[in-house]
Amino acid sequence: LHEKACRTSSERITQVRPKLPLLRILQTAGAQGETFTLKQIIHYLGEYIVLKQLYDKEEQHMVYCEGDQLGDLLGRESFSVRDPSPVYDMLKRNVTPASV
Ligand SMILES: C[C@@H](c1ccc(Cl)cc1)n1cnc(-c2ccccc2)c1-c1c(C(=O)NCCN2CCN(C3CCCCC3)CC2)[nH]c2cc(Cl)ccc12
Repeated sequence: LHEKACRTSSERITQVRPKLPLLRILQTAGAQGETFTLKQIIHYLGEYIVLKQLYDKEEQHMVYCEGDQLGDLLGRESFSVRDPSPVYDMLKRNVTPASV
């Protein structure tokens, strides 16, 4: 997912810098570099969940992350992809704005 879209000076894609524990998770899912758009972070977290098989095969909207770095970051042992709030709360705590 290479989103180095070219922009005029006025438009900027907002990039953020994940803190180290989140960056490690993104790198496990194949992320390169240190700043990302939120869309990229969400993409890599989805890949990470699939890669580590954290979703329930029967109920595929359920993610069981106890004992995983993702669970430590979220402070939860499970969550449903239908309620994104715990994930976005975690992202707010684990990224810093990156002036591009
Ligand atoms: C709407 C979106 C979403 C996006 C953000 C949030 Cl906070 C919740 C929900 N979404 C809907 N289902 C999923 C999902 C479900 C199970 C396993 C992996 C992802 C996702 C998530 C994506 C994603 O980028 N999704 C697009 C393609 N996904 C479809 C689901 N596909 C899987 C479905 C289960 C079987 C394996 C493939 C993977 C590709 N990124 C996420 C990151 C996290 Cl921390 C949590 C969930 C997701």
